Amino acid sequence: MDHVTYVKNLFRRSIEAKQKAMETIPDDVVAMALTCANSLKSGGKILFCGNGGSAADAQHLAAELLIRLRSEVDRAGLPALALAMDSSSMTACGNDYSYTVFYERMVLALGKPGDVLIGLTTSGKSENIILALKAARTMGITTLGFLGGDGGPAREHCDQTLIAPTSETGRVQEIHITAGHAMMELIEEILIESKYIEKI
Ligand SMILES: O=C(CO)[C@@H](O)[C@H](O)[C@H](O)[C@H](O)COP(=O)(O)O
Ligand SMILES: [Zn+2]
Repeated sequence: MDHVTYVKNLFRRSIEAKQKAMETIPDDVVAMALTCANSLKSGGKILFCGNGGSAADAQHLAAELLIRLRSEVDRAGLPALALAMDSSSMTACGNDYSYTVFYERMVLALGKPGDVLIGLTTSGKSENIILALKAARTMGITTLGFLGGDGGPAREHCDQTLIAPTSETGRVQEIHITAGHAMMELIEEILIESKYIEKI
């Protein structure tokens, strides 16, 4: 296959998966945005975790709450934390315990009842994310899963899920970031409407 056709085919699969997602996941995005807005209004915070590209997505979405999302909305920061933020803690945990328990340990140390944990895993199989979701549930933290395929074993550890309708890792991530953008904007809108935050 020539390279240009290869690229066009990737775009086509991305568009087709997003078109399917547009039919299947908006209700889940709205429900998750309400969960996060309610947690923030009650003094909670939003924790994010993922591996590889999903770790980057976790940081991207956390930064949007913590710093700024839309250039036209200037507001105070909202408490949100990507759990892979610190290479010293992560390497110490990998060295002294195991990488698999890193997110679980972060949730146990930093999480509080009423917080929300968002686990992003395209396969739903990543053990470190599953352990973090399980720990969160024992602490009264609401668990949200950004998943793909059939949701994998992570699904049963999530109070709410959104599942990208494809199993192709990159295409799942592309749906996650679009759904994440919609969700972060909606959280902001809900908090503005309820006068919890104001546009500066
Ligand atoms: O970004 C990509 C592929 O697009 C990869 O780095 C990918 O995120 C990594 O293989 C992850 O370890 C996959 O983990 P998960 O999504 O199955 O939990
Ligand atoms: Zn963004």
